[in-house]
This record gives sequence, structure tokens and C-alpha cells, in this order.
Amino acid sequence: MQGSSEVAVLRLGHRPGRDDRMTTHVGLTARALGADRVVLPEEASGPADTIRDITGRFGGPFEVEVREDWRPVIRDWPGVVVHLTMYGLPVQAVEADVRADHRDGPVLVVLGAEKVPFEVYDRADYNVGVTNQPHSEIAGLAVFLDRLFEGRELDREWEDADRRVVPKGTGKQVVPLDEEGGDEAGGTE
Ligand SMILES: C[S@@+](CC[C@H](N)C(=O)[O-])C[C@H]1O[C@@H](n2cnc3c(N)ncnc32)[C@H](O)[C@@H]1O
Repeated sequence: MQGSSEVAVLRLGHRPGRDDRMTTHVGLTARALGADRVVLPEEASGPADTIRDITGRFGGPFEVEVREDWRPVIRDWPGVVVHLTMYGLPVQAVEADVRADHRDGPVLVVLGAEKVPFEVYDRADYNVGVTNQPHSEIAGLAVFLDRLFEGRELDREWEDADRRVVPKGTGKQVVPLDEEGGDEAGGTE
């Protein structure tokens, strides 16, 4: 997020077809809730395109990277590695330590799809559970990012969007934006 060290999300594993929606939502959740980048497996080129398309329309900055091999990403990460797993330490017990580490450098958040190899548990600086119950990588990521940023991500500003949602109690309103990011006069979609 703007003004802080990088937060990247690494998605391990992707079964084309079956995982398309989950992987897309991992990327969209990472973007919407303050991460700077998502790293996806090469099988996930379709979800990568969808996430880039949404970023182009609703703004960034947010990077989508597709990698053949995730191992170097974890091995060479220059900051702390946080692996989200139902077997990890409770997020509420470690969040302050992770925030302190994030003040000094980047954070890599690792999410699985199928069984996660043990080397990931071993390499991680933090194995973190969002509850110790089985659920979803999308839910785990959302809770973790909100704890990491302590809610500040909800107020982030978006750059280079071509449209903006106008929050409404009822109904839907989207206004097109001009090149400077201002509302085009009277425009609605
Ligand atoms: C559907 S789970 C599959 C986990 C797989 N059975 C395993 O043993 O690693 C997919 C991913 O969701 C995330 N996840 C599931 N439950 C979680 C929890 N309670 N806390 C944090 N992350 C969780 C983990 O990143 C996990 O790799």
C-alpha cells in the first residue's frame, strides 16, 4: 500500500478450470485490501488477465506477475514470509510482530490451493492461522491483510482508474473519470 514497504501475495498451485474463480479472487482480494502485487503460477494466465483488466478499469497501482517456479520467490524474498495455514499460530497472537517487521521491510504472504509442501512451512518466518479451522485462502487473506494494515486499506486511494463507484445506500452508480482522475461532468453508467 502507498507509503509502506511492499506487500506481495504468492498463490501456490492452480488447477485450470477448477481453480479459476478462486485464483482470480485471491488476486482481486489482494488488490482491494492493500497488497501491491500478486504472484501466480503459470497455469493461471486466465485469472492473471482478469485481475489486470479489473486493475485497468478500477485503478491501481497493483502488479500481477506470473511465474514458472515459486521457489525462488520464497527463497530470495528480502523480508518476512508469512504462510497462511490452518495449522499455524493464531493471527491475533502474531499480528503485532508482523506489523513491526513490515515497518522495516517487505512482507510476502503465501497461500495454498492443494496440499502445501513442507518446505514452505519450514521457510516461513510465520505460519499463521486465521482460526485453526479449515476454510478458504480468500477469507484468510482478507482477514490477514486487514489485521496487517489495521483497517487503513479501506480508505486507500486509487490511481489511473477509468471509473469510480459512488457509494450508495440503495442502487448502483458508477461515474467515468477523466484523464486527471476527476469525474466527467454528469456522467453515469
Ligand atoms: C482449501 S485450503 C487447503 C489446505 C491443504 N489441505 C493443506 O493441507 O495445506 C487452501 C489454503 O487456504 C488457506 N487456509 C485454509 N484455512 C486456513 C486458516 N484457517 N487460516 C489460514 N489460512 C487458511 C491456506 O493458505 C491453504 O493452503
